[in-house]
Amino acid sequence: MGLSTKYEPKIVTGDAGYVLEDVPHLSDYISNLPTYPNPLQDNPAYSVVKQYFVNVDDTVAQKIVVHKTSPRGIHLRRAGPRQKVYFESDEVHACIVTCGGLCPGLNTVIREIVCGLNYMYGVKRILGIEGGYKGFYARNTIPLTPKVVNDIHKRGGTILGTSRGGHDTSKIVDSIQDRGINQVYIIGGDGTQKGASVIYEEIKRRGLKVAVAGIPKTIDNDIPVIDKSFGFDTAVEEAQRAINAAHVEAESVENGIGVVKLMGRYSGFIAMYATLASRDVDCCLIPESPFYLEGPGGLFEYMEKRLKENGHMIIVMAEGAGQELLSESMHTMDQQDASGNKLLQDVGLWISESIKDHFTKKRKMIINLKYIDPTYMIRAVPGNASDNVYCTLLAHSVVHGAFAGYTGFTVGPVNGRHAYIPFHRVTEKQNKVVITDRMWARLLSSTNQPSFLKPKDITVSKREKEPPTQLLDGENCTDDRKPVSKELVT
Ligand SMILES: Nc1ncnc2c1ncn2[C@@H]1O[C@H](COP(=O)(O)OP(=O)(O)O)[C@@H](O)[C@H]1O
Ligand SMILES: O=P(O)(O)OC[C@H]1O[C@](O)(COP(=O)(O)O)[C@@H](O)[C@@H]1O
Ligand SMILES: [Mg+2]
Repeated sequence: MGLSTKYEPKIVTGDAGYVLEDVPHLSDYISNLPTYPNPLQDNPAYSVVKQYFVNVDDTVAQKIVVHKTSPRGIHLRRAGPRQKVYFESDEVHACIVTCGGLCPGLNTVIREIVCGLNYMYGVKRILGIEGGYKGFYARNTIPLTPKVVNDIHKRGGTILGTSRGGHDTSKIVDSIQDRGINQVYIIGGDGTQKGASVIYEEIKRRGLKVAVAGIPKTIDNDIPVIDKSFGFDTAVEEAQRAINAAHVEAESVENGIGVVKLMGRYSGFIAMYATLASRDVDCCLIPESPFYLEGPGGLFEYMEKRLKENGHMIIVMAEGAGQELLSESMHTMDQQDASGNKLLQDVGLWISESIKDHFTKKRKMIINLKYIDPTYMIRAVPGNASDNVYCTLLAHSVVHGAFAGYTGFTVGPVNGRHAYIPFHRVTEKQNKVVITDRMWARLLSSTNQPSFLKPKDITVSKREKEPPTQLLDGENCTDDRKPVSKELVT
């Protein structure tokens, strides 16, 4: 897909166990780069701010719950405007690209990068690359100005278009070089950030003064290190409409069952938060928590109990839940999308058929099942108010970082403060719901659903996966397969 790279972390240590995992800087591979005073110091809007510039030494701790004797963990460079910048306004030729699946707030990020570059740093030349990575060499570009992007935050999707696959590193960097682009803003998920990382490596190899900056996008909230991804709140909010509809339908008929399928390929955050927010959900199924249908402790037994008690029930499931059961019963072949992501089977349809089969044929019960699949509806909407503010902060942070000469980084809030994060930290693993954390316990206690775990599994999983005392800072996993323990709210 791309040129192979070997990433070397940039670690700075200090007194009292201080460890900074820094992001690369243009001056790491280009010597004698001139610096300039930050134009923001003459900006009337910002002149009232007492301490506007971030101190060069400011860092953000990734671990905030620590014990007397525990290590302090890794720090990341704090995002924000620097006194000295490495680009002159007239010199900058920026581009923006959006890749991967849609997510509420994409247009807001584009808008705010354009406006941030223009209003804060006086940049006039900004190009939108159409249709994702392949747009660098196979599609048109759109000149972006504050006027062009003025209203786009009110629309879902991305005005630039997006795509999967088509990442050809050499062709992309050739296009960047040929067009004289020197700031590249790349908005996308885990796949996109991997792509951005190889673009950065190739640019460094060619010795170009080009800042490569990522803005993490994932509706599934599966990107680690950052507190949460933009668009997630909007998606959870939008999912309420589908759950409400399912509830109204189910309540109105005899033994009404509502099945709602939400996005969440490998991580069930949307389903978990939508369930917790709704209070109408009786069972939430996510990829991280294997379940089974038949027999004692299984889904069907629980459903029959709920129907007897309540006359109706609602199941919310993430699209990635129960995929192993599905492939067992349907003997399907693994298929992939253009980016190499596994294509999932429709678990909502499968479970709906299995439920109907069990209750009507085997249990001879009358049931009324309605399957609601709002998956694309929850990500095609514009960002809500809080996501829009969040997108603005992300966009400003990334622009400040590129102007300060940082490169090969992505940006996001870490324990409430925006930080610059090396690409490999957000691509080396996935953020997943940890079913031995308190948040999942809250969910189980709110729905009353079975955990589908046998006491033996719980003991083994506690012994194997958890540290002796719970220090939740994403340090309990080392690769893609093991989950990062992260609670959005504690
Ligand atoms: N390992 C990788 N190296 C280079 N490019 C990648 C890699 N993985 C994905 N990409 C590219 O990133 C883009 C988006 O990836 P995809 O997985 O579809 O979405 P997302 O970024 O939202 O996870 C695609 O154009 C894809 O070709
Ligand atoms: O847009 P597609 O190709 O239909 O893919 C749908 C997938 O995209 C997502 O919305 C997000 O995936 P990415 O963020 O990795 O692009 C998943 O929840 C879903 O499985
Ligand atoms: Mg992805």
